[in-house]
Amino acid sequence: MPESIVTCDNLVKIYKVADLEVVALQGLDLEVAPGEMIAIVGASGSGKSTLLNILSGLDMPSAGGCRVANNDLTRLTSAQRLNYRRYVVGQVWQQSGRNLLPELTAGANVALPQMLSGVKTSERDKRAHELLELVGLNDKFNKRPDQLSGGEQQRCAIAVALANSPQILLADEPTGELDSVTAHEIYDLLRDLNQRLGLTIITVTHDAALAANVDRTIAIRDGRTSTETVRREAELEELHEHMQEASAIIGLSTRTHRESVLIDRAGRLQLPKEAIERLPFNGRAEIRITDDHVELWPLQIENNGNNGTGDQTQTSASKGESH
Ligand SMILES: Nc1ncnc2c1ncn2[C@@H]1O[C@H](COP(=O)(O)OP(=O)(O)OP(=O)(O)O)[C@@H](O)[C@H]1O
Repeated sequence: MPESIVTCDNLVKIYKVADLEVVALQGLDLEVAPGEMIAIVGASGSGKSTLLNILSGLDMPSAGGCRVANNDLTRLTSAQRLNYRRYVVGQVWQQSGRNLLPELTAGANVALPQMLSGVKTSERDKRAHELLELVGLNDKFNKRPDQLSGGEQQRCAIAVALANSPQILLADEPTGELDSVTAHEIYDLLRDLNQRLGLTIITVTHDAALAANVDRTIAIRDGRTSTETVRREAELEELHEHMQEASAIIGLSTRTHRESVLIDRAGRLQLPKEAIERLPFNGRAEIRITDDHVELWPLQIENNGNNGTGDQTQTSASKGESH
């Protein structure tokens, strides 16, 4: 695996509000490979935007490590931080008003970050045309944001974010204000840019359906990474090719749900929701350790009226395995 472009190690962010401390991230670990497209999902308040704000250089972690494209985000000077924000990361927000200046045309919006970087007028106009074409807005160069649809505004925002050729695109709920068809079109565009440009993309979304088309979905819970879904429904035949990989496998009769899960430093593993819903884990499981993998079997407890202390017999044939 290539060296990670993003590494968060035990990342902590504490906001101080008056006398209160809000722990937004509490020991989050994350690795992203160059060229990967990942989605961060999680309930409201779980820390998704906090993570993105740190990765974008807008906010500083309170503790832990955070490196992005060889930049140690805990140690940047303000000049280095400005350069980082200008050239290493591009950012797209949910609200169009945060992405685009309303009085400028689409072309001028895309040219603006280049102007701030000292690019010549002729060059920046040429690049603005190229980028607007790349995002499917070649005929909108002279339109102002209020003359564009919501989806077109987000396409334009993506072009603005790419203006200075960043290595990473960070998108915080980029489709949060769009209908579902347009939202899928924006995710298709992001996927296309990811593949054509080799761009690393980290998006935040509430919508699991949108997250299905990315390489990896990372769920955050209470400021920590809880599960990582590499691929959701894999055919059983495909599964055998991947038996050596470190992943949790939940066997079903014809189809298989395959998901990577994190095991923390204390050895704790959190099972995916699907596993708990589909198999009768009932609070206890049997672990079988073999030479090259670990199996996790539900224990079905026979209740002999001696709840909690009676004989426990495994009667289920349902299985889960961890390799
Ligand atoms: N600037 C801030 N000052 C104080 N507390 C903050 C600040 N920003 C975020 N928080 C708190 O940190 C926690 C995580 O917030 P964050 O916005 O990262 O969550 P989120 O997962 O992005 O939520 P949502 O999906 O609603 O946007 C929340 O409890 C939030 O109230």
